[in-house]
Amino acid sequence: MSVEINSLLHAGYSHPLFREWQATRSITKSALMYPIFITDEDDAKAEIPSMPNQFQWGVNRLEEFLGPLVERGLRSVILFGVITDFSKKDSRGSLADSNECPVVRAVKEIRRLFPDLVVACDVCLCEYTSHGHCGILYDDGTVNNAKSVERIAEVSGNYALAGAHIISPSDCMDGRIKAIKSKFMELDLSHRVAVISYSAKFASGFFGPFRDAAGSAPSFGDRKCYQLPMNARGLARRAILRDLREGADGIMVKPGTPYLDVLAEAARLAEDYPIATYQVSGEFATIHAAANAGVFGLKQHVMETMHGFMRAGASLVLTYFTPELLEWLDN
Ligand SMILES: NCc1[nH]cc(CCC(=O)O)c1CC(=O)O
Ligand SMILES: [Zn+2]
Ligand SMILES: [Zn+2]
Repeated sequence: MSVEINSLLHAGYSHPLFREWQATRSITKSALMYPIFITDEDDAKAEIPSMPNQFQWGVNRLEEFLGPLVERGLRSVILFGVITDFSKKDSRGSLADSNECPVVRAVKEIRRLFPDLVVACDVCLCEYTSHGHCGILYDDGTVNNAKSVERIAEVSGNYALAGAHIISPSDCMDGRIKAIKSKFMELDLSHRVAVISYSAKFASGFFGPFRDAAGSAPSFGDRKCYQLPMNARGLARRAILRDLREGADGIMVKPGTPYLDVLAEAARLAEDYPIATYQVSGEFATIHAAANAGVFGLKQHVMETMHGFMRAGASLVLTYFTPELLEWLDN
């Protein structure tokens, strides 16, 4: 018996061009944001053992590093600081926004070198605190939310003054979006600095390689009392709605692939906002390891994850595969 006319799907994707038309959202170069590590050793290009092809870059090497990528169509980066001299870290992360901070110096340098490149700053204290936690702590080791938020807003203001276009707080404290927006009002920056909030950030095992790269692992305990429990779709929804109410300009879900349901939920809850997702260090390292073990081809697999993000509703993807994607998108 022949197939019913209403059952015919194949013709609609029988040509490569027809297949491209099936995408509700295409992957474009504008949708990529490249996370980069800026070290306090100005002339360094230091390997990160757990992250193939990723390096900690000194401020003096940024032209050589980013020039070819900008040439290829890189539109945005997000900066993380690396402090190799642990003796400079203290309980309130004083270094985070001092003029010595590699991120503060890199923002200025990147804005000068590449005026068209959008610069986002991750804001968190864990790269700069002696205890490695993302906020300021009480003596008993629990988080002092009020003090933390005040400090996060202060650091955000200083990154914005240094020239950041986007502030992305990843500390997960309660009420930080409102505090950051208020700080921008006070500094008369609210018209030109956007806040993309790490709203649904889960306490994830996939951050391991990043903590090596940034030297930001907590010296005791874990982040389970501020990052979201991995089973918590409801808390993720509440955090997203909360950040929207507090004035976020965009929402992020992190990690990426294990939380595609949350990403799709974010796209529904915040349908009028840009939605970002972060394909984090552990996802990156896992994909490399599997590709090296012959499980799959790297390009095929990375593209599949990217299409997953786009399908789920992402407008923006933070990924360490950005350099490869810029090349692949040319072919
Ligand atoms: N708060 C710091 C921060 N900002 C981004 C990441 C993870 C990024 C990645 O794994 O690529 C982390 C790690 C953490 O929260 O422990
Ligand atoms: Zn942190
Ligand atoms: Zn962070």
